[in-house]
Amino acid sequence: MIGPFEANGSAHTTKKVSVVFVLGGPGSGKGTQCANIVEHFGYTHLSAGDLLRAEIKSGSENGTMIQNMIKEGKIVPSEVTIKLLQRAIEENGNDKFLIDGFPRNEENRAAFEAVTGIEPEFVLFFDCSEEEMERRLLCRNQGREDDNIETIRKRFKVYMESSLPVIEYYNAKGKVKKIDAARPVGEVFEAVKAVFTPPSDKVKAASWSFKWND
Ligand SMILES: Nc1ncnc2c1ncn2[C@@H]1O[C@H](COP(=O)(O)OP(=O)(O)OP(=O)(O)O)[C@@H](O)[C@H]1O
Ligand SMILES: Nc1ccn([C@@H]2O[C@H](COP(=O)(O)O)[C@@H](O)[C@H]2O)c(=O)n1
Repeated sequence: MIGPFEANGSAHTTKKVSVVFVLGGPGSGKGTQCANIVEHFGYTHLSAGDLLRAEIKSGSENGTMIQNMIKEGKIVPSEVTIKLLQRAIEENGNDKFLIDGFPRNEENRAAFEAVTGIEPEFVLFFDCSEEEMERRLLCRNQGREDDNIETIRKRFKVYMESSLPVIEYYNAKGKVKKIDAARPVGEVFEAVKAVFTPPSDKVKAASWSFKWND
């Protein structure tokens, strides 16, 4: 468990939470795999992108600014995104969170750590070629304003220049679990499961299969 977590900038320590950051390029399959992890391992999925899109729809005063940033593939100022993440964590009864698509740059990373005091348990990194990610995004068909070739290319540039250094930062701390995300969804999830399954359960599973084959 990690903490303390200061809820809203005031001096009230609230809940202790365990956080996994889920990172990878646009279209690498973060959201798809998070849905599987939620189902199998009881985490709550918080997608920074989804929270920002919900903020636009809510008619918030930041809505227009966020919409323009997303259309350009740019990264929204950390204070906005962190407030949304904090609120979502606070309002949720769970104590285990997958934070998907965050931190996206050094500013996101440093501000989140300073404001919340939260260090991730580990970082799940979906590694996929740009070619494959582009193919997936162009087929996604969810009506996202940023799933057009012009914005996709901008998002890739931001990913290479601003997000990869954050992954490298955590890698240097030994916190990155890298997954080959270019394979079919089921195969990727097998690799993800191995990361989330406690070592003791892996031993049990191996001995069951041994007995079964006996
Ligand atoms: N392993 C896979 N093989 C083929 N298609 C996939 C795979 N994983 C996800 N997809 C498809 O690729 C598209 C992008 O996946 P997803 O939304 O999970 O990516 P993401 O990393 O969350 O993207 P973004 O960062 O843009 O939100 C979706 O249409 C999804 O169904
Ligand atoms: N930490 C973040 C996360 C996302 N954004 C903006 O939202 C866009 C879509 O994000 P997805 O993870 O859903 O692909 C992204 O391109 C950014 O414009 C952000 O600013 N900060």
